[in-house]
Amino acid sequence: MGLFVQELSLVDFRSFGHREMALGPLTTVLVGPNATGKTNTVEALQMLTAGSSFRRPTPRQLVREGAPAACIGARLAGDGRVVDVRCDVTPTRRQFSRNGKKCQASDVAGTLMSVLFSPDDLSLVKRGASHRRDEVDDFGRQANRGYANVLVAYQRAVEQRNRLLKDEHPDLDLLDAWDSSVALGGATLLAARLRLFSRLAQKTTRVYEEISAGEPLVCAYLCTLGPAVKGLSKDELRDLFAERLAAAREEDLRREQTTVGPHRDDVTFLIDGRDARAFGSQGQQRSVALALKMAQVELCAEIVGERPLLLLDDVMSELDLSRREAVTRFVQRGIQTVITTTNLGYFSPDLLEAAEVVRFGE
Ligand SMILES: Nc1ncnc2c1ncn2[C@@H]1O[C@H](COP(=O)(O)OP(=O)(O)OP(=O)(O)O)[C@@H](O)[C@H]1O
Repeated sequence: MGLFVQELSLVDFRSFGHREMALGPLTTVLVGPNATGKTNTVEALQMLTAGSSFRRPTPRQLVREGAPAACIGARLAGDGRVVDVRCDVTPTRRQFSRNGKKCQASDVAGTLMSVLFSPDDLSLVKRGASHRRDEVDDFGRQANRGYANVLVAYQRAVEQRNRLLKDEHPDLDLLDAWDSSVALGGATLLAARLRLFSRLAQKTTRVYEEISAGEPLVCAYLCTLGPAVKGLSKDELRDLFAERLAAAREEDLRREQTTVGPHRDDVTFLIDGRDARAFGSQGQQRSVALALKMAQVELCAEIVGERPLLLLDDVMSELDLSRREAVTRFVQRGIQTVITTTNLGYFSPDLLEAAEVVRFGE
């Protein structure tokens, strides 16, 4: 079954003084009133598995008010292995370690992959393009260390090019050099992202059809380099990107930013041929978000050969009965899942019987 989180320890993290908890290998339900630390716990689990938090906090925000530092740690166990992951946080920095050895967040990411689904994600379809790009990239970062490096290298190249575009009299030779770097980094990122997206899209379509009793969904990647990118090799992508950068140079100089490239791409969802963002009902949009998350869980198992940790933060109360049932069926396929809720009434007796229930605010 692969690794799972066996124990979690939180010291001066967010609202916690000191809390330790054991998690079940399958479902753990964290139940308690509002503001009792359930989401904080999910955040700690995400940090210790994905190496980052969905709230994108500063280190200071993670340390309990009035405390000098925080420490979170988890014991991951399974298949005869034990891995201790820990993160020490001061108001100015985070330091990860694995089995007692200091390491980077990117070394921690993917030791045990995690997929988080929170109420914010329910509007993934409706929100701006950056949220959908981040969704694919955050997954890629955990799935493959190389993906994280490629993403950072490209982002840096774009930043440098943008800085130069803001100069009063930009050095055009230097701009040529940055164009080459951006084209190369962008082509590498785009090739990796398109590969990942295509697998994710196929699964999302299938899961969506299951949830929605057969409604056809198409997930498409909208590339600012044009629709011709599909099937191109990395070298061809680089050449195409270089051409587009040259063509966009006047415009980029005027707008003082790089207007084409994977940092501007988007993803679209078509239900029965119509854009879910503009035409989908709220229920359809939520089902797409749910399908996208479930697809990530399935894809983790394929890519790394292990099931991920699924974190469901208060989503049950936001879903209607049929979607709750779809989540429950999915969770019961043997995935370690941590679900937060204020109300155990959202769960079937079957699920609760097999689950570890951890109470908050008592
Ligand atoms: N650095 C910090 N120091 C002290 N308290 C903090 C810190 N960061 C967050 N908190 C507190 O943690 C509490 C929120 O906890 P959390 O978001 O985990 O609640 P929750 O149990 O998920 O609630 P809900 O059911 O409403 O989602 C808030 O009261 C917030 O003020």
